[in-house]
Amino acid sequence: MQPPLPPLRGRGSTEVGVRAGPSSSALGVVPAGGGVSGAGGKDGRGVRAGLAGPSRLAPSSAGPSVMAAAPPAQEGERLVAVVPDTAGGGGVALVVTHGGGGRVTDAPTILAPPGRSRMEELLAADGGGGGGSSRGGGGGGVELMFADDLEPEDDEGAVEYKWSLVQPPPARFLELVTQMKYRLLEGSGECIYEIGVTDDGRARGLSPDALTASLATLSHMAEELHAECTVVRRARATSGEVDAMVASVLVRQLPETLEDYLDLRVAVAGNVDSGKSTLIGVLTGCGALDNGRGRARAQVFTHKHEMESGRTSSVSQQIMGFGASGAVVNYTGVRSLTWADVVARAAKIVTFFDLAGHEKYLRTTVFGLTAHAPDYCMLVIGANMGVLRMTKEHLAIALALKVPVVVAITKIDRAPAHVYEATVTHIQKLLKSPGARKLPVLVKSADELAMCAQNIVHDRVVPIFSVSNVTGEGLDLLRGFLNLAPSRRNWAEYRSSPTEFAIDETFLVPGVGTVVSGTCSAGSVGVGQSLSLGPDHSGAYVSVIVKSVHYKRVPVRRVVAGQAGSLALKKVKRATVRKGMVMLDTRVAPGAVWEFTAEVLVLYHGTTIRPGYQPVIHCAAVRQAARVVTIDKEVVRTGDRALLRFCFCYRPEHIKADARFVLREGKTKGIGRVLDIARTC
Ligand SMILES: Nc1nc2c(ncn2[C@@H]2O[C@H](COP(=O)(O)OP(=O)(O)OP(=O)(O)O)[C@@H](O)[C@H]2O)c(=O)[nH]1
Repeated sequence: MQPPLPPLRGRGSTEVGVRAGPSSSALGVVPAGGGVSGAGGKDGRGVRAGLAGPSRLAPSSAGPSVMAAAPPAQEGERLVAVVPDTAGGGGVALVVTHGGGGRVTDAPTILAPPGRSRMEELLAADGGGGGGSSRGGGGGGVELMFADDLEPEDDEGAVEYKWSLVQPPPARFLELVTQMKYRLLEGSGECIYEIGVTDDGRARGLSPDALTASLATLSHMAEELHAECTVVRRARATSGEVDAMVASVLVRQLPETLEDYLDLRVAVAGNVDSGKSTLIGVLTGCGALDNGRGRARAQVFTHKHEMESGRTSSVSQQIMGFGASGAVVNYTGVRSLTWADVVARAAKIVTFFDLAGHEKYLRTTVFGLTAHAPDYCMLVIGANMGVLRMTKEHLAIALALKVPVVVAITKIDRAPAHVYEATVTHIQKLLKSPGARKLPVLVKSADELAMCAQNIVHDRVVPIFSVSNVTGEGLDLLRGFLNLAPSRRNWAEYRSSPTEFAIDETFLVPGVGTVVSGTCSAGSVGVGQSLSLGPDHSGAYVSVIVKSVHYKRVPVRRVVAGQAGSLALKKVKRATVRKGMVMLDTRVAPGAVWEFTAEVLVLYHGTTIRPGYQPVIHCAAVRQAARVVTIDKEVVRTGDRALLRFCFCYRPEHIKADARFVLREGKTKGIGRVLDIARTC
């Protein structure tokens, strides 16, 4: 069997938030005896299966090309054999699942030829057959051959390679702690350590004893920084000794104050009735599943008419907390926790924005995608409904705004196999189409989800999860992904900048007065702080004082860059505040823009766009009609790219050069980037 790893910080299991099926390669666990490592191969290393596929994988250099002898199989073990591909010249791997006693239960699966990149292998395994017949996580479906080595280590970012950490001397230990502190800062409180991997990315591996000792050191380093370690993947090393192992470890800092919370924002979009509210209800509830007739979504709705019609019309928020070890803190089994309870128990918080699926609320949905600065857009598709017009609309907007997309195919309990497969094929085709140019990965194992979580921010990868809110199938993989997925921005960099807080909602709270909610995009906002609020209709800003601050409905001293919060303002009338206004550091000279020039790509327009045309501009929390003043071409049609100069119709706004926006008017849609802010006041 695989050499045992020590539980870190008193945890027995190292498999975080993920339960895979018995025959799945969860966390790279292919029984040593069942695999063929060491069974041959010209470099004496044989063939691997279910090995670590960590971040930024380099193409595999080891191209096994010999027949591997499979040892006797036990129930559930997988055997891997590599045979020469006489037609293609490269090797192909055959994977079979053994039912014990020499009985093969799965048909052999042909894997990607060696020498291809990890991503190409995934595509090869996922493509073609509509994603295979295995749904959700587990189930003995397509098995993948993993690339072994990584790209060389990056000095920046939240991933560190360490070949060995066996008993470092005290001075070295202190250096290692400092380095971990840097990596944690880069990852907003989270980082990944690849143990057994050298700086050049070679998965050299360590003996089981050395790995145990290295993990113990890592755990001590984390302790110094009030962080916890969790092994998210273990695998056999491919470039080192026969028994050598590598491990990927998630290091997560335990928040000491509310300012330290890692806040991940996920906007949930998709067609009406695809199961968005239900999925959020199931993920953030007390652990109960849906009944298929709307039970779980009830807790997500905010308005009475939503309860009655079952249709989301406003953007509501729900939170899910992960403990330091990756367990979901919401799941008490008996009652739903208050936000304050979730915040108190969690080390990482995921905020879901439930967007409306119906076309008549598209305005609100676009606002949700632009104003809340989501880290990810979760596109929900009903397996039985397929990819519909609104699915494509929402996908196009997310792609235009450069928000990484995660697909969740729901209702797999309800869809016949061929309908589910048609849905998977359709979304894969759409994602690979020239307009999107993404790499869809149908996630079926913990290894794939870890690889997707580590690559999603910088890569073109789009993970696809298949889930049922009624049976719970596939939900563990989705939770595992959310646990590992990093924040899209390194907010630490913005925390020392002058304060900027964008308002996306205003309220009048009895006994409190005017309250504004929004996102702090730079600096911090604290109780008693004086800020400039504006711009108003004339472009002016007024000085306001913050009376109190709430973060996730919990009173706090301040919110910092990267956090959403609600601020009660002293002596401000609600009528004078609107969505799209900002609150800025009083030392900054605030500006307001009437006219701007932008590069626009027209996604759809019935006829031609000419000067005088007035679409609505959605730019962060700004939403206002703007008139086209000039165009650098005579006419602009669907698919055209042009430089347009806009003038806001009613008031100047706070927008910045380089900001991305969506342009809408009826069925007309376009995307743009502000190049130059022209007339300011
Ligand atoms: N069988 C089954 N039913 C589901 C599943 N997910 C959601 N449903 C049901 O599908 C219906 C629609 O779900 P909602 O969550 O309201 O869909 P929505 O996408 O939020 O719809 P809008 O808010 O109108 O955009 C409800 O009756 C749910 O109970 C699932 O995985 N399996």
